[in-house]
Amino acid sequence: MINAVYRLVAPRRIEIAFEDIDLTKPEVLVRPTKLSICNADQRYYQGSREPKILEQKLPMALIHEAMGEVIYDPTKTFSIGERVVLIPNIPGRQDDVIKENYRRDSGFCSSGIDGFLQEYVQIPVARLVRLPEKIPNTVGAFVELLSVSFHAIQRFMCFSHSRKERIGVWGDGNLGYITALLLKKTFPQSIITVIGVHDYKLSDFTFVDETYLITELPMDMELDHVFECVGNIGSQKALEQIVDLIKPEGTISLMGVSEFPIQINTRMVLEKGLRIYGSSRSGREDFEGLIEFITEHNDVIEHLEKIVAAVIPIHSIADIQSAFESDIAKSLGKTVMDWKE
Ligand SMILES: NC(=O)C1=CN([C@@H]2O[C@H](COP(=O)(O)OP(=O)(O)OC[C@H]3O[C@@H](n4cnc5c(N)ncnc54)[C@H](OP(=O)(O)O)[C@@H]3O)[C@@H](O)[C@H]2O)C=CC1
Ligand SMILES: O=C(CO)[C@H](O)[C@H](O)COP(=O)(O)O
Ligand SMILES: [Zn+2]
Repeated sequence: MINAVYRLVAPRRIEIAFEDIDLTKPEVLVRPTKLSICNADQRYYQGSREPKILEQKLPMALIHEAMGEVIYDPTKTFSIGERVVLIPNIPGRQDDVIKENYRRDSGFCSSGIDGFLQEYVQIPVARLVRLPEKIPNTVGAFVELLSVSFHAIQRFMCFSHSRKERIGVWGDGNLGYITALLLKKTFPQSIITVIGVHDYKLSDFTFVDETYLITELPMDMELDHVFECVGNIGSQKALEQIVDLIKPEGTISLMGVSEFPIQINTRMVLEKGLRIYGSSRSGREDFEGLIEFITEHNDVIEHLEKIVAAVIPIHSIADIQSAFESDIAKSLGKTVMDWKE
């Protein structure tokens, strides 16, 4: 069977390639129907990664946030037409200690191996999770991003001490929004404080207890723990403020990706006995846990629907490029591509 794969061949240039799919493999065929753009895709699309990295990774199909419909399943696990979310992390060897998303022999779709921007995706059955009826397709498209926040919160529960009176989230973008929302639902007794740089973005965080602009943050504010959801060079300024304000023995969850090495005041990290840990990507258990979490917290879905910034019908490569360009121009929210047959 012939498949169409849409690969980024150079910054802002996507080309179609036709490849054979071997239907004798015991894998499921999914037609991605709603795909959502992540900042990581934008860094490849805009060519903001180092030239050496672009040379290694391109040509490559982008997109690791997607849901779709099962077209063919030789394992008979799914019925035809069933709605599923695709897990982009592809583990290698089994390891009972190190999580699948941190293993060096795991692959990740749209970061070294082809992502989901394909007419059909042939994928192992273990890399698919059923989408419950109550989760709409537009939100299903970015379950991967939700599972990343969910994963970071699971790690937070392992690494943090029990005093959680006030938890800070730096970053007023999509990751900050989702992380703050899941934190509020997980720790309803805690004060969740979001710190950002745009009043108009912070005004959308209606479910948290407090929001502050970085310039207006009270210097006597007491934060037990913090999540950094800024990324890029902004991470540095954020971490300077975080290390100054966080209370002794607090934890800092690093989630923002930066193309530059970020400086940090290690003297204060030592003096306060802080624990800093990184969280990246997610694995099957996070997708499953997140879906269960959403089904238990009904109102989460309406808050998530609010950050669907645009749903763009895709019929051609030009439409894909327009979707990426409109995602660059948007202020807040997720851009979802509605892949038409
Ligand atoms: N760990 C992981 O697995 C994942 C990491 N990420 C990464 O997380 C980061 C955030 O993603 P996303 O939310 O989508 O990106 P956004 O760019 O939408 O959000 C970041 C927000 O933080 C604001 N900001 C800038 N400086 C500061 C500061 N000093 N303090 C507080 N806020 C600040 C930005 O404003 P402005 O735009 O004006 O700079 C922007 O509104 C990115 O680097 C992304 O790649 C994303 C997904 C998964
Ligand atoms: O977005 C992400 C997970 O959802 C990660 O930030 C992304 O996978 C990092 O990959 P890369 O090294 O290609 O930037
Ligand atoms: Zn991502």
